[in-house]
Amino acid sequence: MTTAPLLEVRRLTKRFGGVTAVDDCSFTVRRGTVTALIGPNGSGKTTVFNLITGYLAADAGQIVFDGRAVTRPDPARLYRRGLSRTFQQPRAFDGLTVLENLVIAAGHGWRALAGRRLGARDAARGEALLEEFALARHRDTPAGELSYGQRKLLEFAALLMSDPALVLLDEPTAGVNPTMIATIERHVRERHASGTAFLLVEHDMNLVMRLCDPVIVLDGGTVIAEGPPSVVQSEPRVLDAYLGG
Ligand SMILES: Nc1ncnc2c1ncn2[C@@H]1O[C@H](COP(=O)(O)OP(=O)(O)OP(=O)(O)O)[C@@H](O)[C@H]1O
Repeated sequence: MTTAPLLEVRRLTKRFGGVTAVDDCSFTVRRGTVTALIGPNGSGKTTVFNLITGYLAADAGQIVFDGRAVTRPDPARLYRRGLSRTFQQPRAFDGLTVLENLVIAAGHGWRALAGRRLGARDAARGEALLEEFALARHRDTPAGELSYGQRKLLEFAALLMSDPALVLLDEPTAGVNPTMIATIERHVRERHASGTAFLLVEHDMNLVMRLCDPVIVLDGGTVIAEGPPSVVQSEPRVLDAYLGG
């Protein structure tokens, strides 16, 4: 297996008017890791996610994914290349059933849906994901009728239709109950065990400390610490950033 990083963020900068949200920010995500991106409110985590996934254009810097520079970041193209993400507020097509959401996510769009021409392979993958995520009994339920936690699971399952190499999870456990947190953690661990890399923005430090290695800490849009959780959490700069020092 190649040792080149799966994702390289090189000297990214993004300004919103007078605010420099991301400031000369560099880090890497290695293959086979569950990497955390943490930092106090407003430190630039979501903006970094939006830059990596092509929802925002950077003012400066470069992103390299899987050995190739991402010259024109575009969410759909990156998805096809194996980079997928979730959102703080889970996104799904509310009027479509749970299975139809997976069909759409497979990348065949409305034509496959309208003509029910889902390939056998995608159909099998969709059914397997419904089982894996305990959504099988909601197969024909409109996504709009799911609970918030179930929507998070559906969003997670849907992005796995593309068989991604790297999954970016934006606050996966925000607003869900402890049982659902454990469920989401289990899915990350299982997918990680089968080779998927993760980059997580997460405010639940207990989860970060037990699930993620390395942990990258942002403050003021730039990386102030990086390393194993036990080391990062005792770094004075990190403590200062969180305590507003
Ligand atoms: N679209 C925007 N327009 C103007 N300013 C923005 C925009 N998006 C983010 N910012 C600013 O950029 C900075 C970084 O915001 P960002 O949301 O990336 O931080 P964050 O670390 O994800 O915060 P949180 O933990 O609260 O979600 C903040 O000062 C924020 O107010």
